[in-house]
Amino acid sequence: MYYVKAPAKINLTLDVLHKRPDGYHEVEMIMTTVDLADRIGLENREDGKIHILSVDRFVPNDYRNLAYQAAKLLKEKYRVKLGVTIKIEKSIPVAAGLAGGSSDAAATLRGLNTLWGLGLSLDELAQIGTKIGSDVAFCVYGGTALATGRGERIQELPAPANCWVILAKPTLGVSTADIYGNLKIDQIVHPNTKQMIEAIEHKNFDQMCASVGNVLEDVTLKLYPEVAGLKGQMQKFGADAVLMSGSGPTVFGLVQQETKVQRIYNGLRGFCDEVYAVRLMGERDTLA
Ligand SMILES: C[C@](O)(CO)[C@H](O)COP(=O)(O)OP(=O)(O)OC[C@H]1O[C@@H](n2ccc(N)nc2=O)[C@H](O)[C@@H]1O
Ligand SMILES: Nc1ncnc2c1ncn2[C@@H]1O[C@H](COP(=O)(O)OP(=O)(O)OP(=O)(O)O)[C@@H](O)[C@H]1O
Repeated sequence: MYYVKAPAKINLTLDVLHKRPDGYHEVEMIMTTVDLADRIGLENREDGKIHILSVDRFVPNDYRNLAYQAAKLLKEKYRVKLGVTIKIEKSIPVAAGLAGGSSDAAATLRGLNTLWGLGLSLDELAQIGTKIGSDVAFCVYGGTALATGRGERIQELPAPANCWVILAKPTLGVSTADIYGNLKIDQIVHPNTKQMIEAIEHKNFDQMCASVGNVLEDVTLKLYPEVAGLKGQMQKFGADAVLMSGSGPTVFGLVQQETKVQRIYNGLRGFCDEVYAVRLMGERDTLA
């Protein structure tokens, strides 16, 4: 098996500019990768089939799997005769706002590019990824980036100030389409994306904390008060900044001091089953 790492992303900012005629929303968001990753194993098959192996009951093992779709797109576009077994070892919670499925698809694109000797650039892989979902292009590159368009136009940013990221996922799944659908464009309070970019460029942790913002947060918090409760707890335990990632329901806290991490983690474990304390990765070059 050839193994590829598929890290989760968080949104440090997520702004919506307007609704587009194609039904998607024009976004402006800053995403970065964290050290919580799925592992994708790839093995060639002589029978030409694409086969998904996963023991997670929430992960589909057929054409609905985004990794399957990634393999199918590459196979068809480049007329590859071989098939592939794709083993998905999940660590990223499913339907969490952490782009787990998108990252698996992106890792499959990168991995098969190597395994099948296709010689494609990351830009080419990202373009193919866009056909699968709005977050896949970012996941192809990893690192930290400003994403615009429907999320597929990627401008690389440097790694932000290093810190801990505490992730807490309540036991409910959220539909991204539902959350965008319930957003009231005229009531949006826009985050300061420019200030966040400056904070990242200067590795200024305090300014980064002061600049986080996600316009989907209000929507999800109103629909699921449990998420608002979790956010309040994380603030109470002393995280330096607290925000919901993507369309939720995962809430993340940025923490600079290592001594605080265990306290916040233990506090949250009291009423949330899925809590993770990980490092912000932020760099592009760590992906296989
Ligand atoms: C919430 C985020 O995860 C933030 O990174 C993304 O904006 C969503 O990315 P994703 O899950 O890859 O989304 P997609 O699979 O492309 O779209 C799912 C659904 O979300 C809505 N959607 C998504 C992206 C976007 N810019 N505008 C939208 O309105 C659409 O209803 C779409 O049918
Ligand atoms: N490889 C995969 N891993 C997890 N879920 C997948 C995968 N492929 C398809 N899915 C489907 O996609 C749905 C959303 O899962 P995913 O974990 O990607 O959501 P997410 O983290 O909210 O994504 P995003 O942040 O991009 O909106 C799941 O309910 C599942 O049915």
